[in-house]
Amino acid sequence: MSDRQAAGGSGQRATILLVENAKLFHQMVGEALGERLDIDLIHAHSLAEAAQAIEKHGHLTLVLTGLVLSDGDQEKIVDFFLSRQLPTVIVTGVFDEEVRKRLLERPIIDYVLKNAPGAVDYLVWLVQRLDRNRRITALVVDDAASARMHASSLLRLYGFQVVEAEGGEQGLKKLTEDPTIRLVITDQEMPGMDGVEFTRRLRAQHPRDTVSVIGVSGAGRSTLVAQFLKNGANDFLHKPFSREEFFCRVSQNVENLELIGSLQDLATKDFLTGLANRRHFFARGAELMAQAKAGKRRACVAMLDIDLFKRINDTYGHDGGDVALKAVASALARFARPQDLVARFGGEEFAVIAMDLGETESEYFFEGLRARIENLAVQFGEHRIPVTTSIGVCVDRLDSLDAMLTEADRLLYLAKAGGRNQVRRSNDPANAA
Ligand SMILES: Nc1nc2c(ncn2[C@@H]2O[C@H](COP(=O)(O)OP(=O)(O)OP(=O)(O)O)[C@@H](O)[C@H]2O)c(=O)[nH]1
Repeated sequence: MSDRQAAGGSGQRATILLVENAKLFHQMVGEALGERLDIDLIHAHSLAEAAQAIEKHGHLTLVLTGLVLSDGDQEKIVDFFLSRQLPTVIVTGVFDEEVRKRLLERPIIDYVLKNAPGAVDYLVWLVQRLDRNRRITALVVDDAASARMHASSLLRLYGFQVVEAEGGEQGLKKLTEDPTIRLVITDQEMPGMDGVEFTRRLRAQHPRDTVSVIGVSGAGRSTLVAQFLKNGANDFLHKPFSREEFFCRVSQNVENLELIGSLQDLATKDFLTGLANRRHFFARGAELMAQAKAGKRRACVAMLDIDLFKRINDTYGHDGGDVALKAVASALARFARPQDLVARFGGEEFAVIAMDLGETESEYFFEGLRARIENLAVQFGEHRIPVTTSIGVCVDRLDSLDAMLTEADRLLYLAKAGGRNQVRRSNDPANAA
């Protein structure tokens, strides 16, 4: 990825409205956000201009607004954006504790002092954080409806998807049903199963690298924090908590998870294509083969190689070659089913383990894959790069992963020698060794 990051990576560019009467601030923030984030930044100098911008652009990811505008006082400005349900951050030059406290009682996201050191860095971080939150589901477990709604509405304000549970049993069920849950906020005092017990049982199924848990309690018991942490919670919040503390803790825990995820990605994924790398293929492949050997499942092992890839590089340059590689990798990832394993072995060579396919199904599967790649429209600038692949498939011989790969490689060679853009399978007598 380039240095300029999409505001978070949700795929859609974020659109941010900056409303301020000071030209210098527009320039400073505009440059800082524009340089560091791949966003659309819209400028307005008054509420009237903001209204026009909102009408013109429709969906806005975030509003950053000052509190001194020619056509509205503080209250009117805040009402203007909140009444339109827009996620709003106040960016002001004046530190006034009373105003800050009063405004933070309204559902704004934050109150940021624009001249404070690091203010722009913080805004950049905030824009990215809010955008990433949109892809995260949080579970709130509390038997008290008002406390549950309070935590849920805060989480929604910060962009999270939210599901709720009235107790531990229901919480565990929701976690099993919804694998997108990454964050759990649980109260301690609940009838039946308390928060600590819920956390202990949750951890038996959901390790720390997949779900983060924050315990919450209003009880003053000094041992409770340790109890939560010892039973698998990542953090703890004393009730009543401030909105700022809540957001800081939630963000920190979610970021720790993301960090673990990116470290895991570094170890298991190919940098260029995002597919599994060779090392991960052998680790995960060995597990799949062990299951197949135990008689429970069937496995096909395939080697796939882009045809005349050197010519693609020579014709379109290395960048064009990379675009073709990524297009093939993404077609492979989309074609594979959840039970399959796809990896980039290196260069223009890929390996696939397809599980539980019968003889005829495997023929359709790999022929379908070959056709899908042949029909890809790989666009590189003005050019459309034609791409085909040759595929060797070892069907259901369960000696070992190495032996199946060697056989798939031999069949791949036959496919190349036979004219490329074709599939050769071990269960076709024409391909016998
Ligand atoms: N763009 C790009 N090229 C790569 C990468 N890795 C390897 N290559 C190139 O891939 C080409 C592979 O060419 P060959 O092994 O000769 O095979 P081929 O041209 O695909 O011909 P056949 O396999 O016989 O169809 C070489 O030119 C490598 O430099 C990569 O990550 N990016």
